[in-house]
Amino acid sequence: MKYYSLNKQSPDVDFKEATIKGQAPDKGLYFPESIPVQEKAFFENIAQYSNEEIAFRLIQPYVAGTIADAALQGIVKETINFPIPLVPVNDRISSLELFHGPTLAFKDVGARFMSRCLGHFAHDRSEKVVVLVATSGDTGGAVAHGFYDVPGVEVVILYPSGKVSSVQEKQLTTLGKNIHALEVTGTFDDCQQMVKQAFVDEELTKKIFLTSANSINVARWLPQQFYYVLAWKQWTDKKNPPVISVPSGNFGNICAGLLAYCSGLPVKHFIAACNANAVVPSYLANGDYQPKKAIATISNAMDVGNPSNFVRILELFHHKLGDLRKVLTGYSISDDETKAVLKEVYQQYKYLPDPHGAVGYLALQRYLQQHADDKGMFLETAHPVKFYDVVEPVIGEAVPVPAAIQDQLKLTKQSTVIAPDYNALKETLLKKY
Ligand SMILES: Cc1ncc(COP(=O)(O)O)c(C=O)c1O
Ligand SMILES: N[C@@H](CCOP(=O)(O)O)C(=O)O
Repeated sequence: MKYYSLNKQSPDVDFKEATIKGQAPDKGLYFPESIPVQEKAFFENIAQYSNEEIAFRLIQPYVAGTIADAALQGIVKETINFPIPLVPVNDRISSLELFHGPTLAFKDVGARFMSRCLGHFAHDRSEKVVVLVATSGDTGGAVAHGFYDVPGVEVVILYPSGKVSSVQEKQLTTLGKNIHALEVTGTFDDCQQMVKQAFVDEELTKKIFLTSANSINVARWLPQQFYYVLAWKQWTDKKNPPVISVPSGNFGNICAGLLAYCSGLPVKHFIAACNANAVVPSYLANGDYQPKKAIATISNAMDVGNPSNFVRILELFHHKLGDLRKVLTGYSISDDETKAVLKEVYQQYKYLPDPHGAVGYLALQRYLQQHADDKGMFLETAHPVKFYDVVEPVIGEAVPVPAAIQDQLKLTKQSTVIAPDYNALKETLLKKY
């Protein structure tokens, strides 16, 4: 499979090159030259395949020729070695729980896959690789965990100061060794912009071998398809495919779901569930695409004003808004609505969503109110404990802390504060590497 740059000014590359580069030299995102379509029988008989077989079959065409099948099977197996259950909340809504990985968020799937692919490719290179990543909360922790203590890899995480939850901050700032946190006195969009600029800075890239671990990197983005198909495996009413509501910020997750749909996955409709950062819901409603400065909300990991991956969604639908609207509807949910629905779901159904999942739940509920015959699922993208500072006052109870992170919460934060200015990042990187 070849990948082209969406800016169309750089040569095509294979999966290995796209993973190593992260972003094309013309600043474009890489995109597969064709979308593999799976046989109808694969989806019809999905129950007969193991999770590893499903994931391998989905990813193999994207990787073919750069990682041998046996090695890829090993990577896939290690990537999804935790449960991804579909849990009924009420008679029309289920929750696809994506928080059973080591850092309690859906990012673990992509980060584990990417770190193993990069490890595989690194065998051929002697240079140290610096993985640069911008985070609004969860990517940073998952990437830190995925690359911790990996020889030859240094990780530099940029996060917006004061705008991630206390648990997320611990996950990205306490590991030490090869993991370094830069606390940017700006927004996630500032962090993302600084990272993207670094990749096209020739002076810097001549001195330091840089790559990205955000979903701009195909090796982080593509495996996010896995759990949509694993959800279908668990969906009981195969005659009536689900509406899938995806809490969305940078739009990598929902874009992976739409990619699986284009490969034949049965889905009735997708919902882009956003908080007050409503660039995409506004575009879907009125056709006017206006990136904005991010607004801080209680579902902080979705505080993105200029979502990187939306351009991939447009490409998937050949830039035809009419076609996209047939498949995708957007909703913007306020913080007050998020708190109210979180409390309601907990009290009524004894199910505790996190604030991002709550946005997904309410957006789905709104859609289902207009579509009486449909049922659906929301992606529960993180464990509620990651946002206990928001959740506990809403439900008036403590959220138990899973054993997996109890020790990490006792560690001391280590970060370097920098201005939201590209030169500050460049100077820091040149001094360090
Ligand atoms: C908990 C949670 N929900 C939703 C999102 C939004 O996902 P995406 O940026 O892929 O749209 C994020 C950020 O990645 C997140 O951490
Ligand atoms: N919400 C994300 C933002 C970065 O998204 P990515 O999928 O492009 O890495 C986060 O939690 O950091």
